[in-house]
Amino acid sequence: MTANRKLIAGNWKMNGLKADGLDLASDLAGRLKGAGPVAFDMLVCPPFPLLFLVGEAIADSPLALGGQDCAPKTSGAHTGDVAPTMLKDAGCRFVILGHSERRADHGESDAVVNAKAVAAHKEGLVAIICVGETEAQRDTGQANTVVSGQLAGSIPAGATAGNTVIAYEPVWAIGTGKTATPDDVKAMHAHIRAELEGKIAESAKVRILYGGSVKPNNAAELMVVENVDGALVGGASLKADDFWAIATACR
Ligand SMILES: O=C[C@H](O)COP(=O)(O)O
Repeated sequence: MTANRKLIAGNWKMNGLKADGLDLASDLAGRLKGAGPVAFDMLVCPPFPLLFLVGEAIADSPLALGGQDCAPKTSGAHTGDVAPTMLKDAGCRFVILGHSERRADHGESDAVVNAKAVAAHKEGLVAIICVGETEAQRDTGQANTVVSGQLAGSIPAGATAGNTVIAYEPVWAIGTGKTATPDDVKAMHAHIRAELEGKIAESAKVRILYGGSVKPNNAAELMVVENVDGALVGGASLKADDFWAIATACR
């Protein structure tokens, strides 16, 4: 199987004010521009208020921009929501959907994630659809079943290898410093790859990211695991040196 080009995505979550965000994004954009050919695509997903500013700051670099969520509609009376059209307008090419923090904090179901992905695809955005089990679900042997259900419910009919990325993020590994072992990651990514067959044409080309306490000291061993096509990074994406070290661990 030909390996897919890696995607190293930084999810800043609810972190960063104007000055920090601009510094971080400009630093990464500068490193990417100066690096010549690299083995990865790099993406940053800042909080909504920073999108336009960061988008302008990185516009002449290969660093891509993404949102952390979007509404399932393109406009209208939906106070507090952000439409995929608006993300596109700010220069986004990607949007993270169904992150476990949104599923937990905002009660987002698979059906909601699916509707958001449909709206994102309509605007030409690449949807990064997040799935992953809790610790209790893993401990009781339900990890594969849970992830299969999330994939079945969250991936919309129009998904293609070009407009959809899957991020496997075991909930127990997010922000905890507890990373899944390369063997666990290998087994779950193989399971996800198998589940994508028949759901998405050219399913081998769908990028499957691993997320959950990815750091400079474990990136190299995780990024060589079969069917791992990149990383969705939280905490370590807030420091340019750490995020760059994770990206350059890709071979
Ligand atoms: O979206 C990113 C993930 O939730 C991982 O976060 P983390 O790298 O801080 O564990």
